[in-house]
Amino acid sequence: MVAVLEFAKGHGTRNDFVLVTDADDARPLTDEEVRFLTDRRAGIGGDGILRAVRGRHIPEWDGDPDVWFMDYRNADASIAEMCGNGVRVFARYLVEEGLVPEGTTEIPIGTRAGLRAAALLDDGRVRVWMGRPATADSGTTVQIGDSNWPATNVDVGNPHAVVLLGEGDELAELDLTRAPGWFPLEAFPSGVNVEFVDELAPGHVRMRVFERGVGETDSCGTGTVAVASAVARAHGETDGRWTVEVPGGKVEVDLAQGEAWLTGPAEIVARGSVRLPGEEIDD
Ligand SMILES: N[C@@H](CCC[C@H](N)C(=O)O)C(=O)O
Repeated sequence: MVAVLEFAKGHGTRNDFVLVTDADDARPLTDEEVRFLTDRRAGIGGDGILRAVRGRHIPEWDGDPDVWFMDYRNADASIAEMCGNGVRVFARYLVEEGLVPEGTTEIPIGTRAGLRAAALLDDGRVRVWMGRPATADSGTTVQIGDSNWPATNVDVGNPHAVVLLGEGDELAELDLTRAPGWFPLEAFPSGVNVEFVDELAPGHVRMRVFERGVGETDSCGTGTVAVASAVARAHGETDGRWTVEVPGGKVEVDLAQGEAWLTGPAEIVARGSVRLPGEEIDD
């Protein structure tokens, strides 16, 4: 029996994660353990958990069995298909833990949204190929209290509803202490991440996000890609670079010919060991 779990703590623009390695999927985490690890008072604290598992052990994965798979869980223990900040931090973790050969700068990573490719840049940031975001023709209505807005539905592997704010809307004033509502409900049967956006200048936006399974976070990487895609669509554009400011910093999103890349910081800030609830201490 494993008595203590070795972990690392990392973040990308203050979207933070507890990271653990379990190459052979020998010690899956229960929902209770995920909630304990992400608890900011009783546990370690994080918006999510990133578990490094070899692809062969993931039933949904039919790609390279040796690939490192990012087994992502939200803080409430729900599974999400993809995490854009997480995948950058995961790449940094694989390098720092020596889980990829020394000198590696291009890392394929398995996710439930498919294969992603992370490149470690000389300036310390990580750039990730984020697939082909899909914006829907008809959007959703998003609601906070008595206010509602039309939203653009964007699939970045995980679901997003993006609200482009207008005159009279104050991004900083929005109450994101509770989940925004949306309708029709059937638009997102498994829940949705909701982004609110201010356009500051062409190619430059600021956003806040309420993440499914977490709450308001300081950043959401897939959310930044969803926002760039929605803003591009609103202007009839397809290709270009968007600087996206989030409460935790800023990232860059590149869109070209239907594909997206996300570039931003990724840091491992701590390592340690933790006793999981109910585990005995070994001598
Ligand atoms: N923070 C992430 C997104 C994490 C998953 C999301 N909460 C969901 O349930 O889809 C990111 O950086 O993309």
